[in-house]
Amino acid sequence: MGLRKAGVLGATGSVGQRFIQLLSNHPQFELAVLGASSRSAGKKYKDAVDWKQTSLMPAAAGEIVVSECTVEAFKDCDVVFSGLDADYAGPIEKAFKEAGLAVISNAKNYRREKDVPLVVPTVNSEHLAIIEKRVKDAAAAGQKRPGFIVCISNCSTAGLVAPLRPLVDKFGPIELLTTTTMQAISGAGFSPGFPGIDILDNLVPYISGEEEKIEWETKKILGEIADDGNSVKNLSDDEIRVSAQCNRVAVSDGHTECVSVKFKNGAPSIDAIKQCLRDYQCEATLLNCPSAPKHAIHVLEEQNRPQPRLDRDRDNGYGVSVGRIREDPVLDVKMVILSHNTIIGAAGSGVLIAEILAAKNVI
Ligand SMILES: NC(=O)C1=CN([C@@H]2O[C@H](COP(=O)(O)OP(=O)(O)OC[C@H]3O[C@@H](n4cnc5c(N)ncnc54)[C@H](OP(=O)(O)O)[C@@H]3O)[C@@H](O)[C@H]2O)C=CC1
Ligand SMILES: N[C@@H](CC(=O)OP(=O)(O)O)C(=O)O
Repeated sequence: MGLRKAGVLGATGSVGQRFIQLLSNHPQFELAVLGASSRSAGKKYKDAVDWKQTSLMPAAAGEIVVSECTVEAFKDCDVVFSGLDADYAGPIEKAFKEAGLAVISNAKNYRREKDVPLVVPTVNSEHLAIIEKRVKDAAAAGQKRPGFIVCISNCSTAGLVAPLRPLVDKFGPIELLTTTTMQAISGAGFSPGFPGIDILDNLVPYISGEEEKIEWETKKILGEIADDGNSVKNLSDDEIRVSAQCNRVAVSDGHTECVSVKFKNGAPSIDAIKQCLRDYQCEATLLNCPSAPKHAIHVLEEQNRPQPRLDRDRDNGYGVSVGRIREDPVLDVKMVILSHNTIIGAAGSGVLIAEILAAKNVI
């Protein structure tokens, strides 16, 4: 198959700019359509966007004229990535799905729908089987491929679940979990963007809705596909209790989390935990997806790591760093996790999900 046509909704934003960066010169996808608000539509991308990435804007993308976020503009896309402001994503993504388009979304609007997979591609790509089944069922009935939405998780949740998954697989359920996050300002988006005056020489101990999202989404991502194959069965509150406290800090990219966990079946040794994380290989790596990290998890031994500026780009931002793994005198084990919030926490996850779907001939 030649290059698949990719569209990006919300192309001018924090997540949208990452999509442009990751999809330019991609071996499987070509940037075909870029959409944003009517403030941007009709302008060349380079004139509409306030580019804030540390690499130069890809020249070809800069020449694309931004479209309105309509089905008509995106109808020829094989896959549509959404970095839309959640205030507007709901009806737009629904219309795209109903028109038969494949939508991979960063917005929160459909994450809680039972038949919408909520996927961190290095963690629970098996949940994409819900979409695979729907596509196969339609083909068997002689129908064209149905539209669908796959959601990417909240960015802090993505970093958190990355090491949890292999730990649960090897040592059994985690029953208690606390996380305290220190989140980068790029997570607050670019329109209007987090005010410098509020974050310089400061820390803000509140991010609207974030704690609830981490506490809920973790249970869906670590859940299993229901017996009917059409939905996800979340872990119950009795199976795992999650407590999150979220802070905004003066970091450009990269969310750091201080995490403590208690295992239901007793504490594994620290060495066994490190080995388990080092051995973990995600499906995307095994499928040789072009953006898959060589190591989905990097175990760091230095006392003072991970640090956002030094460690966020491991495996091009698709790898999650875990350091300071040690005994916790209250729960069992504590650690510090660092993940790139707009790569594995957002646009990169979208691209990797699309690569997995391409490997499985869904798109
Ligand atoms: N930043 C992050 O780390 C993460 C963000 N997310 C989620 O991803 C989504 C995008 O976030 P982020 O990139 O930070 O946000 P930004 O505020 O940076 O970007 C929002 C985008 O939405 C577009 N937009 C705004 N209003 C409309 C409208 N009425 N119709 C069409 N397009 C519109 C904007 O276009 P214009 O420039 O023309 O106004 C812009 O492209 C959100 O849902 C967010 O919650 C998820 C995980 C991590
Ligand atoms: N709330 C996250 C980014 C984000 O927008 O997440 P969500 O898509 O879950 O609202 C942050 O501030 O860093």
